[in-house]
Amino acid sequence: MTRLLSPEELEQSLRAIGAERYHNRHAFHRLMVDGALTKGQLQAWALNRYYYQSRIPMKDATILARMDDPALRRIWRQRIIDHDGDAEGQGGIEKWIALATGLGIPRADVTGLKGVLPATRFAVDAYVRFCAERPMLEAIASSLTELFSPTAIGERVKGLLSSYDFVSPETLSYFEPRLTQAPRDADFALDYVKEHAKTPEDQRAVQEALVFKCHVLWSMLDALHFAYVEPGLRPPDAFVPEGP
Ligand SMILES: O=C(O)c1cc(C(=O)O)c2c(n1)C(=O)C(=O)c1cc(C(=O)O)[nH]c1-2
Repeated sequence: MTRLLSPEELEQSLRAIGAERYHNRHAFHRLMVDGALTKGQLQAWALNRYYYQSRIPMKDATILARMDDPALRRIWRQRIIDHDGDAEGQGGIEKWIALATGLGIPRADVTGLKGVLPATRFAVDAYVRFCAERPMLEAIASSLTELFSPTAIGERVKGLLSSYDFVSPETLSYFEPRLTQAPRDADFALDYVKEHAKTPEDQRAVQEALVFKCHVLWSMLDALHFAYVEPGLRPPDAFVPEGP
């Protein structure tokens, strides 16, 4: 029998999970920040990551649909607004499209999900399903990877701007607002799980939800690495980069 952790111990255990498993430790991320990827590999990343972006508001809507407290819904709905905007041309999804088109992929190919890897879809769809099917505590806990995203985003933006002459600050404008949105969202989710995980079993479930989500993000980079770095085995229908 594991004992009940204090809220601070629970937080420490969650931070330790991310320190070991977050996707900024993946080889593909390291190659990106070290300036070692080709333009085609960056395009593949942007295109595949668009699938994640496009599904995030859908997963947040499944969580919202199960919240019976209006105060909680008011907080959670902000996540959907951040991604969708309040009007056409606004919001994070539009900014991600700008990132992908800024790297040279036609808009219709991005929004049409042309050439997204099957494994990207499987990983992202598993995340959406997890949030729809598991208890709300676990669904909220699975968003806690955002505790670690500012570090990854900081490294990524710095690396992309310093090492790739075809990447401009405007192309990367998606990331600026995330540096305030992610900590706001993660702090809320962290307080929520610290307050609502009241038994050792709940706490274990929260930890496992975070491990699961780290695996989702890791699998997405595994898929990119396998198809576009080494061994470079692209599945049928996958995006084909131009040039070397
Ligand atoms: O760039 C990143 O490394 C990164 C990571 C994550 C994350 O840790 O899940 C998110 C995002 N970005 C992001 O932009 C985003 O909107 C987002 C939403 C969520 C979520 O689980 O609800 N994670 C993330």
